[in-house]
Amino acid sequence: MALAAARRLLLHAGSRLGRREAVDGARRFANKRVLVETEGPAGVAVMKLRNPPVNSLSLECLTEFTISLEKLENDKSIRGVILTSECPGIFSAGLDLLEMYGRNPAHYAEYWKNVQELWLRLYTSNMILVSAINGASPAGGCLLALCCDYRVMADNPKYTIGLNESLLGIVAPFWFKDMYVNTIGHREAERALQLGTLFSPAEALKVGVVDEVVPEDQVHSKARSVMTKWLAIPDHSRQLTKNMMRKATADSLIKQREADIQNFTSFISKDSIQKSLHMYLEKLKQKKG
Ligand SMILES: CCCCCCC/C=C/C(=O)SCCNC(=O)CCNC(=O)[C@H](O)C(C)(C)COP(=O)(O)OP(=O)(O)OC[C@H]1O[C@@H](n2cnc3c(N)ncnc32)[C@H](O)[C@@H]1OP(=O)(O)O
Repeated sequence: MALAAARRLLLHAGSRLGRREAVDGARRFANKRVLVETEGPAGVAVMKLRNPPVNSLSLECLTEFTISLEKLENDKSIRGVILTSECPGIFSAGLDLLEMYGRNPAHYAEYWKNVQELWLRLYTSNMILVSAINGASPAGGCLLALCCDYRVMADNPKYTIGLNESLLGIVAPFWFKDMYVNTIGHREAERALQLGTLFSPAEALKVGVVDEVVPEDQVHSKARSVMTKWLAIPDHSRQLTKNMMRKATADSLIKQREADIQNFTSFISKDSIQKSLHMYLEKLKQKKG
């Protein structure tokens, strides 16, 4: 209930902010954790995640992200979105571990519903999505990138990308797995999921997790030039083709959303899983000290 009200408020505030200031032909709207600017080729928005320190996908961040996407989908002048991060060195640390640890089942269910919603909206978007991966991109961060039509990653060996859930003692849901298989093939996905592999940019390129690796200072310009190429394709044929390629994967979640929420809630509530998450969070803390 509270979240629905927040969502309505955000949409309203968003549309006010969204009555955009024109600055040198660029337009922008923002909420706290997501900044959207239109710049570069006509019809393209740049969406920047800004939820420091690591762009973890908290409930609030997911909500704002979904609302921003919804607004862009409804804006007929926007045909493409470049997804990137404003947090230095981090694309996104993935789902917020603190939303999945030490909370109650109702919270887990609400959180998961919002994860599903963002994924469905991103994965089935009619717009062209290009990710400019300018930092670390584990698990849910990788998921965001995998939803895009094209992935450009910065050539910095400190940045890694992949579905590393098994390292946390948790299991990537079937729809994460399906998208991984669609992207890198069954054998590579099977190995990477079991090992929780976090690929360096060069490895990610080799296995096909990303489409291109470029020097860090060229990630955005490359994403723009890729976008220009994709914009040259008629929308209707590209959209129908995208839908044909992705529909089965999206539908398999759509037809069992409620069961997936229940499965997540009971899995994440288990003592053994909570213990694994606790240990992982401790490890992240110790890394600092
Ligand atoms: C049937 C269904 C089963 C369940 C399915 C669940 C699917 C799960 C998907 C996920 O996305 S789980 C999240 C996976 N993410 C990770 O493993 C990333 C963990 N983080 C890191 O590896 C590093 O933080 C980093 C992203 C490489 C950045 O490193 P850096 O050295 O720059 O920062 P840190 O000092 O490590 O972190 C700063 C601060 O942020 C906290 N934090 C990091 N990641 C998360 C996160 N995902 N959620 C919440 N908080 C996170 C970290 O603990 C630090 O906190 P403080 O110590 O400053 O309080």
